[in-house]
Amino acid sequence: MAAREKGEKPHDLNCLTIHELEKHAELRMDKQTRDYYNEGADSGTTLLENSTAYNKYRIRPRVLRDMSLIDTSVPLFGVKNSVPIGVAPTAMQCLAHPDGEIATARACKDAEVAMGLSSFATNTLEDVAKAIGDHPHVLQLYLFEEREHSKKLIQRAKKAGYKAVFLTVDTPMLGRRNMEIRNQFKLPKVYKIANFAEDSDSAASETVMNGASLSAPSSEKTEEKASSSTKGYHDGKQRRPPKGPITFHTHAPNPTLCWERDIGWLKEQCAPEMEVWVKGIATAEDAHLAVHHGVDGIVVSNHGGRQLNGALATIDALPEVVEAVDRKIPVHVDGGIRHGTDVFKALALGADFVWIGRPVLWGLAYKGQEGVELCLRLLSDEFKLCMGLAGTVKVTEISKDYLVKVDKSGFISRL
Ligand SMILES: Cc1cc2nc3c(=O)[nH]c(=O)nc-3n(C[C@H](O)[C@H](O)[C@H](O)COP(=O)(O)O)c2cc1C
Ligand SMILES: CCCCC(=O)C(=O)O
Repeated sequence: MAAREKGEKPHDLNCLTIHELEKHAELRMDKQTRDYYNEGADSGTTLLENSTAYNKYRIRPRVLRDMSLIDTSVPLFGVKNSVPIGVAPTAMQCLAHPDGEIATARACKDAEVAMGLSSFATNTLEDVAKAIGDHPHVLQLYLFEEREHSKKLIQRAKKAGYKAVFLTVDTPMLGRRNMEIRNQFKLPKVYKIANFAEDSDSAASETVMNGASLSAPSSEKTEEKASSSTKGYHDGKQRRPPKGPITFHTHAPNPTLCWERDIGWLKEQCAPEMEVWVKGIATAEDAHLAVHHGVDGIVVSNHGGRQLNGALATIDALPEVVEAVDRKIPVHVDGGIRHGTDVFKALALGADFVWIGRPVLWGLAYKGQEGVELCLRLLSDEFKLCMGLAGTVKVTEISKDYLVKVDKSGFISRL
């Protein structure tokens, strides 16, 4: 596999794995950004286990099947996705690279990979939609207590051609992220939470991450001109921490969200153009409720270990959700996926599709659009290779027959 097939981009010899991508990105991000992107809630148990839990599973490869034509593609929202992998919504991508979500969208279009856009993006949903063109894109939604803001956003997303909203349901309040608190994390004024720029300019308050502990000393709230140090840092050198003032928009996560009142309302707002999915389901009970309330799909997620520390790793929560849903609606999963084999394992355990969060941010920090393309290529190549070596030519062939589980004492069991 050292040589690339004709027409394929050459390897980046400095970066052959997602782990190496993370290392490159670390050198290019300032401390505030690196900590914000990489940390998990509290002591980080769930963050770590999201990745390590994949090691409990081993693959049972089948051989002597013609592997000359492997098709990694899957349908998603009626369109062909080149692999069962999408880019999870992550906030404030301009912190990683000045082009932010636009660079991500272009890379997704190029790779034929779906993109989730965070409500808290630093580019507008319209600009991102233009950059990704016809390829599926979904808007992640925090449903605000002030419904007018959410209504406006939903209308704009419909008009811009978004296929679905992913309502994030694991964030009735923000998880405790201690480095974020210690760094007094703030978005440099040079960037905006673009989808609410109008609303936040008019409302003179700041929303802070992680609660009161972030309220900045009054001297820091003084407006300053954007520092040029936030631009032009893509020269491989570590960027200086951006100076300057910070405004967070005024919408915090919404602790009042509930099944009965909010899902029906959201479905009405989104119909008929956009599907409504829930992102952040981790139990069979909630999976049943999601089906009962008529959502169109589920993302099994613990927000990349950033919300409830001590929650199950998503790959461990996935089987009970898959069983409860019983194929009535699609089940996707995210969290800790860093290898093509992780994608294969998630699919074997019943997921229809996976989403990737931090590795994309690392790609952005490494080389902007090119870095995101590299990230997607590494995972796609690894996934294709895994399919071939495991003896599957179509994604639909991947099943639990291809996995065993290894417990702590080394005991191996079939699934
Ligand atoms: C820096 C960062 C910002 C995030 N922002 C959002 C967000 O705005 N909305 C959301 O629903 N999830 C957000 N997430 C969670 C991701 O959508 C996804 O669930 C998670 O990153 C998957 O785990 P992984 O990073 O291990 O791949 C964020 C994650 C990170 C790391
Ligand atoms: C209010 C949360 C904004 C971004 C987010 O979801 C995250 O940092 O995990």
